[in-house]
Amino acid sequence: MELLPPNLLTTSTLIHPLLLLALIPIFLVTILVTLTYLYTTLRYHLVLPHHLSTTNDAGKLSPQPPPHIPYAIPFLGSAFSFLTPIPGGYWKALFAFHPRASGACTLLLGGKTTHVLFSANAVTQLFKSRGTSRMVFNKMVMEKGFGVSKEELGKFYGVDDPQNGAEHQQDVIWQNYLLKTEAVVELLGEFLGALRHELAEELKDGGVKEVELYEWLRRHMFTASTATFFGKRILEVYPRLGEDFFVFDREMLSMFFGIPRLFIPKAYESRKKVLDGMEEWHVKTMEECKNSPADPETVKWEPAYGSRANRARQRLYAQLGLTMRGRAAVDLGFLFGISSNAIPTAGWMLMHILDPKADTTLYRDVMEELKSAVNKDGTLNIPELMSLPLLQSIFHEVLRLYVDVLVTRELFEDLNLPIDDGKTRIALMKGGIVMAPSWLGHRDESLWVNPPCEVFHARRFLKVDPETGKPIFSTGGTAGKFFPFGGGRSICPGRVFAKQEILTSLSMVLLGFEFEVLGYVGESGRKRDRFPSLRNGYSGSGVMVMGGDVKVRMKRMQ
Ligand code: HEM
Repeated sequence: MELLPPNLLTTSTLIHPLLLLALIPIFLVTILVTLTYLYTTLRYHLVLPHHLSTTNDAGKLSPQPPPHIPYAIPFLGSAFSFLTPIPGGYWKALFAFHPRASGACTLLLGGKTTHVLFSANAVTQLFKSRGTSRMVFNKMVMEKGFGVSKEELGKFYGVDDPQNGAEHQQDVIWQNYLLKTEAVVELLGEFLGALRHELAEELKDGGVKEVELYEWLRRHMFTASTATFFGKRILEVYPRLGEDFFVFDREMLSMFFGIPRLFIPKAYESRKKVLDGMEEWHVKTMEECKNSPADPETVKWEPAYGSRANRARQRLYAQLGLTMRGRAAVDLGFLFGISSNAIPTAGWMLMHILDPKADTTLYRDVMEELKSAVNKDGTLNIPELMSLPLLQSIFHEVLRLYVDVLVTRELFEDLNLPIDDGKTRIALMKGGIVMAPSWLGHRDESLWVNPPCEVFHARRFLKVDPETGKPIFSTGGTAGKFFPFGGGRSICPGRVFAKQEILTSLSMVLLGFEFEVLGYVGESGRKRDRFPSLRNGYSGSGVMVMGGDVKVRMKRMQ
């Protein structure tokens, strides 16, 4: 007996196989995802007990690769969840189920197997190891982040000779012109001159003005540090560099993590704009100096190409045959190194020192310290300034709380690293990628207590000297858990200059001007009640930036 009229019967028998056909891929994907999840979960639970073993025999266990965190999507692995824009969001989700006592884990991130270390012992040993390199990471950031083309990258890394390749020559440049004591003194002298010139223009008629504090400081520090390293010419040829750079700076990581242009066209546009401007600077300035920037060995600083470090780099680019576009892209990387961390660090310090809702004795104590580092002729006593305990404590607390770096290394030999209790060890194979995320050590609840790790505490790094009873600055007991500048052979070559640049900028601003805090503003410029929080951004952004600012009324110090 027919239950349906014949016309409906025909339609339903037609729809049925089509629907089935459409469901097949969904069904297959579901099976694949489920099987992948089941397999990776089983694998994880089979190896985890080994890494958590605390028996006396644990030391005799052979080292094993870290437990591989389960995932459901083949190839992509944990990439989607890792790319959360909430600061610290991925780590919070990870440690909701994965025990920290394991000291390490492995993630699949977009086809790349990456070992993540969070044991202080393991991180310390990684930094000591000679068998690691940052080159793979550097290549990736140059190409994806700063827009160096594959061809130019080939020229830069083409010579695969550790003694003569560009990577080695670059290290020599850092050593000679950025790190040596006389280089730091020279660069700081230039920087202070440039910043003094900038600040002398501010309120010279003795008036009062209202500004957003970080935005104001950022503009002045950027101009002074860019002129110091790159010379003044770049800011004449490309006066909007500062504004355009910070738009790019905000977007850099989304390009580095490979998000396609289709989804973030503005990010790629912002990079193109900066590269166009920097290329124009190179074209004009090279023509003016007839392709021969002043010799870095003989000339200290000059307006066209600035510091010895930059001129030595320009010579290297010419020797490698980089095009003007290629030079602009590699220089964008250097500009990023100079500007993206030091300026927000100084910004956070200034904002916390002036914060009227926090420790009200802080501003008074900082000013007292700063005045003790001023010479009779009004100049700053730099060695004295660098050793002020409270100022150093604030500097380190800002680095602890706001630095979010993924210190990444490629292994060119097998490595066995100890986990915290020293009994168990992890085995990492040659060719693997290892990452030490600063967030995990810098916000380790067991180390940073009273007040808890997420709270800014200006005096966290102060101890009382048992002999004198006076406060002294100390980072004791933080090895492997506090590494804002990275570590080992590839540690930040700008770290000595950075500290001096930040502390002197802060001193000049605080000793030169009086500030009255009017309130906090959000990113849109609207008033808000709370101190600016972290702006959303991907993990690994360096010094994280504030999502908002502090509105102040300022006048020259009487
Ligand atoms: C608070 C300020 C700064 C912080 C927190 C910081 C942090 C870092 C970190 C974490 C690295 C990677 C190190 C590693 O992989 O072990 C790095 C690399 C680098 N930094 Fe800094 N940095 C700062 C300021 C500066 C300044 C002011 C300069 C230049 C004057 C600079 C120049 C560089 C360069 C050129 C590299 C790359 C080195 C290479 O690839 O060999 N940094 N920085």
